[in-house]
Amino acid sequence: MRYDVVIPAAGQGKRMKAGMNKQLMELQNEPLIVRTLKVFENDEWCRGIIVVINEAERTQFEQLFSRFHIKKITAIVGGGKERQHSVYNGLQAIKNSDIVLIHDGARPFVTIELIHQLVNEAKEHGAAIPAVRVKDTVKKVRGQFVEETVERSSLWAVQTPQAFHVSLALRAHEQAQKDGYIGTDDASLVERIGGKVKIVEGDYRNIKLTTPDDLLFAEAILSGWVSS
Ligand SMILES: Nc1ccn([C@@H]2O[C@H](COP(=O)(O)OP(=O)(O)OP(=O)(O)O)[C@@H](O)[C@H]2O)c(=O)n1
Ligand SMILES: C[C@](O)(CO)[C@H](O)COP(=O)(O)O
Repeated sequence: MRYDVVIPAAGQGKRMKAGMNKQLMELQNEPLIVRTLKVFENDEWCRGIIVVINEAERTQFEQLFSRFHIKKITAIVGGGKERQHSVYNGLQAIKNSDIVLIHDGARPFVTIELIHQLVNEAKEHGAAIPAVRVKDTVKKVRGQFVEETVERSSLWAVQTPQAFHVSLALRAHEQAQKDGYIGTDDASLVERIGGKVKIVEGDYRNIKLTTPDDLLFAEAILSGWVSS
């Protein structure tokens, strides 16, 4: 089963407070974006990688891809203001593929096993996303007071990669673009045009490196201190 992957990496990483694009930071001597790309580089199902970057950082990214011998990259595309705009630009570069995965450049710990489950489910259902059960109690808050306690048994925290039939992902993004709608993930765009999205059990280690404390957890994973 073959797929293409779009990897948005054009964010600023403001919450990481590193003074640079967090994806260029090194984790145990390897840049974060390279770790993410290598998972797909080493997956025989992956046909091509489309990376979305900030044009101002193009040279830095291109040098890394060449230094670390990432060979499956088929396009390096300029990003947009929001993640969703960057993904939209990346989707335009797909050619002759049935299935597309959309994966955050800042999630280096995704496994090939999870990717293959998602591809299989997307093939069958049109869309499939990884998610883990929410462990904390979640409350809806207005101002500084609780409005309600949300029923936890139906709550899942969603990750990437999110897998889609290419035509469905394109249709969902086109419609959102037309409506001026911004969602926080790609599946939400499919949901709003009536598409069914299959949930696949994700992995608590498949974190997005967002804030400085995530770097500690990343170090623990890389040091083998966090088992599945
Ligand atoms: N305009 C944007 C914004 C985000 N992303 C990418 O989308 C992924 C998930 O976004 P997030 O973790 O929020 O990254 P940033 O937007 O960089 O973080 P922040 O909001 O802290 O600035 C990242 O790989 C990021 O580079 C992107 O390609 N284009
Ligand atoms: C797409 C995502 O990673 C799913 O959890 C997440 O919604 C991205 O959110 P961000 O605010 O752009 O980091």
